[in-house]
Amino acid sequence: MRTSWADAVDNVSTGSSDNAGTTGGSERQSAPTKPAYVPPHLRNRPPASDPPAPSLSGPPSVNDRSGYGGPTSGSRWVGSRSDYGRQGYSGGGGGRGSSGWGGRGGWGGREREVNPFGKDDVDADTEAAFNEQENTGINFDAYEDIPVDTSGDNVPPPVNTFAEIDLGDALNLNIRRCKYVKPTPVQRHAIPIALAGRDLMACAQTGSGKTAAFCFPIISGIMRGHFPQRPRGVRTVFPLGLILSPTRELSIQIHEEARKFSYQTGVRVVVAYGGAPINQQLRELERGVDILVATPGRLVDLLERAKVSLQMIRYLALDEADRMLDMGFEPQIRKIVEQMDMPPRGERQTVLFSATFPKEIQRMASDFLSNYIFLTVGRVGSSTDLIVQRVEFVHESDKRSYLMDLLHAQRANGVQGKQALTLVFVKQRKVLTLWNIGYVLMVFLLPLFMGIEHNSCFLHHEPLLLNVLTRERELALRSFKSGNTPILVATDVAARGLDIPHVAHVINFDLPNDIDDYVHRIGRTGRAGKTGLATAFFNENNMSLAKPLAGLMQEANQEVPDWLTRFASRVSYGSKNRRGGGRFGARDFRRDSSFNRGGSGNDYYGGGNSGSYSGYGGGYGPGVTSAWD
Ligand SMILES: Nc1ncnc2c1ncn2[C@@H]1O[C@H](COP(=O)(O)OP(=O)(O)OP(=O)(O)O)[C@@H](O)[C@H]1O
Repeated sequence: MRTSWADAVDNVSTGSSDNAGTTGGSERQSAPTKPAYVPPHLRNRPPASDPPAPSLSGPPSVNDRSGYGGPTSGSRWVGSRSDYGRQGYSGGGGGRGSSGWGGRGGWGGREREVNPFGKDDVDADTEAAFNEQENTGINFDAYEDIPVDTSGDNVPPPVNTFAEIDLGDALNLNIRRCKYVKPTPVQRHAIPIALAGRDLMACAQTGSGKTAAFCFPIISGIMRGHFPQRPRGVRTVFPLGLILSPTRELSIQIHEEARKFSYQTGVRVVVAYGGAPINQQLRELERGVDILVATPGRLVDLLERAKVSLQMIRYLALDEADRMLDMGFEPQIRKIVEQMDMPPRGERQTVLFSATFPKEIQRMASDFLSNYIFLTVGRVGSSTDLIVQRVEFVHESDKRSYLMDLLHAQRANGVQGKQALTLVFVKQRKVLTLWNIGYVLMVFLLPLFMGIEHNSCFLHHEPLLLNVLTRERELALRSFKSGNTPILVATDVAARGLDIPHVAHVINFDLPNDIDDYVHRIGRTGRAGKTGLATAFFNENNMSLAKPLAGLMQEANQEVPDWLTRFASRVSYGSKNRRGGGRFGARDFRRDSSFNRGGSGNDYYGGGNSGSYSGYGGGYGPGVTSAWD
């Protein structure tokens, strides 16, 4: 069983999930019953024992509703670990059953938590079976050679197994349900760091398990921490954890993953994203929230409407953090993190994750962090083994026919079976111009987009040409994942984070302008130890990418075409790739003296810097590793 965004979409669309209550699943959960009346003088009272022992089956208190807890202390979390070892609720309904201690939201007593594992779930009695089965997608043998680098004070040591980390029984059971037998390298290092309460900036390759690396410590911390009662009487919710991600699709995926990890822990995860009606999301929030997964725009909206307060945020995670701090999102992120009511750095714990971390973004991100640890973890196995990268010189006018040839050859060669999926990246501008539909992801459109007749050899269903709106993105991805439509044409909205199993081939029909975007795009294949192929169409419009692309391929032991090497040597370095310093930010910018001096930081692609990097192919200085090694 593999967890995936697309699975999540399946669940959403079939109503089998409670997915933040946007589906039939939540409708099934409850004919909402009125909470029992509790006299005001009793409302803030903790259950009989304070703090209560982990209640594995008892009915939750009425106070266990977000936003309706006790009076706010106006202060920060308490952070006690006195209930260390708390177990999750195993009764299948009320979560932790530890209601009242902190009144932090979470699962209300009358709501039934839908099993996010569906029919694949097992009960505790069959746990042992998991010992026999592992998530075979990960190439564990490659772990020993993973290059890792950390910097910062007193870095907690890594672990080798989940058993070494006491995450709590309920979370451990969910890890087994996910069939995660061993932590991935980024998990081995990042989880102990986060559990030690440290801030973290983590750079690890695509598909390496970063989602769990930031979710586990947050869930575990909320399971075990003691938090002040949350304010009552207002329709504002007070989450303890906040996970920000750049796209609706990624937020949905993180939410689905987090729901699996938090199943029966009592920790309730809710998602809020733009492009969907806010009312349903508000209803879900009002049912209680411990961890809010959100896109920045929708969160700002919720904050401005005073539907959400960040006053009690204890844990903040930014996924795709470099994207979140890029020009597009930075103002919103600053508003959320610095200008609303979130506790300041040092009082909250902040973790940032991405596969790429340009130095200028690192420097900006350091505003949000306190005495943080910088972690880079190389890829699982060698990149040559996992993603074969090819670059073809294709004139703009030849691209369509070239693509069709490629797809036909692929089919003729039998490379693309039902489960082998191909993701084609195009420029958003082109999509918008052609279809004027104001969204950035298409499916079913390939033949028309490419100027040919509908071709049933790879499109088996009626095209949804007139009906592909933002909300249909979920449908498109579901169809793609199922293999019914094994080719997905997408823009950069699909470049980051999406975990779609069986993507065997990524085609950059239009290359991005930024090498980091290329890294994220091709990272949709070759995930979790699987192999993949990435083909790029390069022409005179992509000259600014010649140097970084050649460098990246060389680093990854790929065959670099001579013509690309020639272009790379001609191009003025770093012209459009404005992100300075370091291969995908694989080096802590604090080590770079030019940054410490307040200098601009030389562009690594632009000829190297004063740090211990050398030029392309020159490798790193001693002790310095890359997330792309
Ligand atoms: N310990 C583990 N054992 C087995 N599989 C795992 C483990 N941790 C994560 N996975 C699986 O690996 C896949 C990739 O994980 P994830 O989506 O978190 O990667 P990522 O590092 O966030 O990638 P990206 O940089 O593209 O966002 C998922 O299918 C996930 O279920």
